[in-house]
Amino acid sequence: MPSADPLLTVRNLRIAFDGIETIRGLSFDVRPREVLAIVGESGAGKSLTARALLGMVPRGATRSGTIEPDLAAQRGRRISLVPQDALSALSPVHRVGDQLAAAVRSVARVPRREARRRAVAALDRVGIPDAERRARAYPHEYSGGMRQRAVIAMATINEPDIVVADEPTTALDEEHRDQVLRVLAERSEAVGAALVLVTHDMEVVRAHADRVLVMYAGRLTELGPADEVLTRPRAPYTAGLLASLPEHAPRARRLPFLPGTPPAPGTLPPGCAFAPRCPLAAGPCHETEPEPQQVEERTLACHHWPELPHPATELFHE
Ligand SMILES: Nc1ncnc2c1ncn2[C@@H]1O[C@H](COP(=O)(O)OP(=O)(O)OP(=O)(O)O)[C@@H](O)[C@H]1O
Repeated sequence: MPSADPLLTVRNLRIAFDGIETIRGLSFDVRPREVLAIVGESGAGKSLTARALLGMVPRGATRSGTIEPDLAAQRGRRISLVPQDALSALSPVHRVGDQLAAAVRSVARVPRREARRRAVAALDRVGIPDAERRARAYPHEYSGGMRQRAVIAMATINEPDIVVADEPTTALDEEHRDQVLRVLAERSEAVGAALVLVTHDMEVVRAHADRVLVMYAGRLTELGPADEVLTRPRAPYTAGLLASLPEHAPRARRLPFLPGTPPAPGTLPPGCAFAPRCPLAAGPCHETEPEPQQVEERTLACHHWPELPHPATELFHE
């Protein structure tokens, strides 16, 4: 994995609604050509963070901190989005090929015919059969999987530096999820883009990520190389997420879990937000929120990380 200068640096990002912070001081980098997965349970702030990279902050929200460089003005050119729902990324009233060709012509002075040729080639590369004909169809004439492939074609056609994918396969059935994720990873790599992949699925992290950012209640819990984080988590919350993977589950309990639920914004406990669910929580965990610290290649926020047993997933299989 290359470790050149970051493409993007996020420092002390905070996003609040009505004065209640949901992203609470988040810092990380996106490196060239890497696949950075952002994981965490529902409500952790994954989507808000990912969309903030594109300058897309919901109306009514206030944002502080820095994201540099600011690529918002170059959306579609240097940074692009693959959202959960392909229909929201495609216009229902224009043919798919025309939309792709328009995207090409928005950044490059090429004749219509050439833009059209590139559009068909892009559809072909994401595995749309009979791309020439399908380019003339409307989004509603595509299946869900094909639509998501078309969105991937759109997000990569101008060879951006960063593709942000926000739970890109949630709307698809299981059969198509892996295929679409593979196409997304393959196309991002082919155009030399970093891929920021929002998911709640550790299996997806394992299959695709170079690095993983684990979020909890709007903060960084753990960030590091995916293979290391998955095989030797250092934060209890990461271990809890991993304990939910089938191979870590004890035989008797096929559906292992992380007990409890994350706190809602505005209802955080004092101290570490994960403390009420954490088997290691004691003393300072109930008083002060741990700050992210660097431990070798890992960044992690936990008062008790040195005490984490190995394998840590056992903590959650009592
Ligand atoms: N438009 C909004 N108005 C008010 N609160 C919001 C808005 N969007 C997000 N939030 C709050 O911010 C928190 C984080 O939301 P976000 O969508 O980033 O979570 P997530 O980790 O992506 O979860 P999920 O996996 O469910 O999509 C949520 O708890 C939600 O309450």
